[in-house]
Amino acid sequence: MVTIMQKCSFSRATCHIKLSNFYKALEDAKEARLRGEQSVNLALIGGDAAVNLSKMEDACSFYTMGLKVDPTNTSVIDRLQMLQEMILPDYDLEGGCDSDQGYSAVTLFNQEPYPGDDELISKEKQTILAKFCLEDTEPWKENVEDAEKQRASNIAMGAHEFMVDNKLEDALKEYTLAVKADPGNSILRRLRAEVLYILDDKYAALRELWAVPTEKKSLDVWKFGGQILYEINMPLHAEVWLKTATKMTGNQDDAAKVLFQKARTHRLYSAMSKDFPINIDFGEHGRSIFATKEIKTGNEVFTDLPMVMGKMLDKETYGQDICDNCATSLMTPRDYFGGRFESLADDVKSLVEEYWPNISITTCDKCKVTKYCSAECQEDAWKSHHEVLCPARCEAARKLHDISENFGHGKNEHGETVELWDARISPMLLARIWAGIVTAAKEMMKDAGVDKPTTEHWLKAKSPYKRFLAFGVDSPSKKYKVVYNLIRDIFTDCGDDIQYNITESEFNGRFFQAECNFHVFSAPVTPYHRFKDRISKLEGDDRVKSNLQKLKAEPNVAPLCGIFPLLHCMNHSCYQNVEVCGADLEGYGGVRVRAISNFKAGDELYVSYVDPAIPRKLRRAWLFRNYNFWCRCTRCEFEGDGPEECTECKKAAVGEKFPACGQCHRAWYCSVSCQKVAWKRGHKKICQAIVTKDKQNCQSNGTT
Ligand SMILES: C[S@@+](CC[C@H](N)C(=O)[O-])C[C@H]1O[C@@H](n2cnc3c(N)ncnc32)[C@H](O)[C@@H]1O
Repeated sequence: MVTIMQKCSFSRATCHIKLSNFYKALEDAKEARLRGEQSVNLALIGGDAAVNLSKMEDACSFYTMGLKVDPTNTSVIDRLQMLQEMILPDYDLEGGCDSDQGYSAVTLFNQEPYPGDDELISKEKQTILAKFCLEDTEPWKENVEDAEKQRASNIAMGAHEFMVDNKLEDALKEYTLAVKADPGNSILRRLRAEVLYILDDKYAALRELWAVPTEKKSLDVWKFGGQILYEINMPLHAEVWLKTATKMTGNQDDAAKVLFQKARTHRLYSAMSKDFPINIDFGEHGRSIFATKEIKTGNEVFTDLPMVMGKMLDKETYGQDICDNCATSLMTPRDYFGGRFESLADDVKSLVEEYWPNISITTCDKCKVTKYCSAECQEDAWKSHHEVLCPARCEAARKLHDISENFGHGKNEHGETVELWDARISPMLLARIWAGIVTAAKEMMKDAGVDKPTTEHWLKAKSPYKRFLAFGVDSPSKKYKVVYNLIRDIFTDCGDDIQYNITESEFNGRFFQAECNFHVFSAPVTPYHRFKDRISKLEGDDRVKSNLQKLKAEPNVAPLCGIFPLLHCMNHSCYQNVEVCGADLEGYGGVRVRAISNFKAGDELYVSYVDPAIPRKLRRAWLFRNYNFWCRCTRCEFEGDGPEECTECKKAAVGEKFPACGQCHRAWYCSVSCQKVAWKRGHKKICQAIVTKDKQNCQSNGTT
């Protein structure tokens, strides 16, 4: 019987490769190998599929397996030679990037359950039982006579022949007979499920797999069942089945791990993205955002509100006030005009006083420092974080607030004023993560009528932050010791006799989460803009018009940083295709993501984590240092590092350096022919983008 199974995966892999369906072909080839098959044909199929997917390590391992089976096979030898030629220049190109070899996003994600999953799983089970009539198949029965087993096996052989001839209905009939003859055979169940699946009856396929008792389910059954459960939108069970499959292979099966993460991504993000033309899926860079339909340049793709936010520690704009709850700008005429305000001509001044929007700024009653745009915002902020972080509540909170206001400066343990925090994000953003956790736990505690949050309350309160990837190399709790101690002290007493012990490792983890996932944004519409809008409508008034000329300068808008529930899934490309703009979303500061390219369904959305104008080498090193990946985007592919190497063929310059592309000056070629090849392959696209951007920058800088 095992032979039939192998044949099936193998023949499926052959079909997939013929149809250029390389991902599936590779999966099937891996499956066949996992079940013990070793053959030259399998090596060629798996290896070729992997090459087409640029998965060089996989290709190498398949071809090497082929060589072990038949060391004289010329097809295998040729393929290995070809692979070497492909890999070596690649490694050279990636000089200094050795540690990235074998990067696989799935290793960054675990399969730990979320708090409350048990309850959700049992609810989902009820839906499955009610909806899919799981008992509607041949009941499982094991004590079958040997003769019947043999008969079933013979029927299955015939069914397999029908499969090979693509006579699926006939194959189904035969497998149904085989299952009837030997209903306690999980392989037959699996094969019948497969035909049903191909015939697009996923529910019936699931029934067949569900009928196999837990202890009899093979890796293949768990995996295939997990895939079906994911496809019919039962993500929690999909996770359970795929987790079991992963365990059975000692965490070696990448296909099961990827499917698990796809199921998890679906359950965590599908509700959030449903109102937008996007889908969050698990791709080669982990969770990623894809367009679900055509989107034209300039159109809005989605909007997002921050889960937590803080100010960027940017000296130029820091003085500007924003509402600490909704991020609305509280810019007053004095903020805008600065010292000039008092000396403005009387008519300008009166114009400003008359038309500048009247914001009723309120200040926290306790600390008298933190500002809000309304009493409602003051109340919301108190409930969500300020009750714990109010500078008036404790010495540690006041000191943390002061460090943030002083751009990271404060007193060290010896009483000297030094820079205690040099990260770009405010330490308040970090503190707000714990404030959010504590507030949520307290709420659950109160709802449950107990006087301390239970472990489950804490786990649930933390779970919204579990999804953020964290990466970092040093130890922030040591580097920012004073800030760490202050934050730890604040939460040692969270009020209501509740303590939260922030360990160094939690501090470091949250710091890295914030650094890896924050996005900069700002309130796009300030009181200044509303003021300008108002006076622009006062047509025909000469006094107004002439005075307007004096108000030309756009204000610097205070940049904020936030961690966003959807936006954090957006991956990086130096050739970004969306832009992220600050937005006023029904009174709250958030972001609006706009297309800057045309999208078709399935295209991935990218933003740039780094200014693409900086040289390629620097960008890539920076991304590696901060985000743990070497960028391989289109722009990095068609831009070079300098005239010492041909950007296209990678030849090193001996003596005279290579000339640069005359337009963008970001690529260097050893010959006209290399330049032509590169132009056609993709340099044209990025060259035009670089030149256009440079022109725009020159115009906005007033240079030529
Ligand atoms: C803000 S997160 C983006 C969402 C991420 N994919 C996830 O699943 O959470 C940043 C992380 O995504 C991954 N990433 C983003 N862009 C990438 C790229 N171009 N190549 C490889 N990994 C990338 C890196 O692991 C990086 O640290």
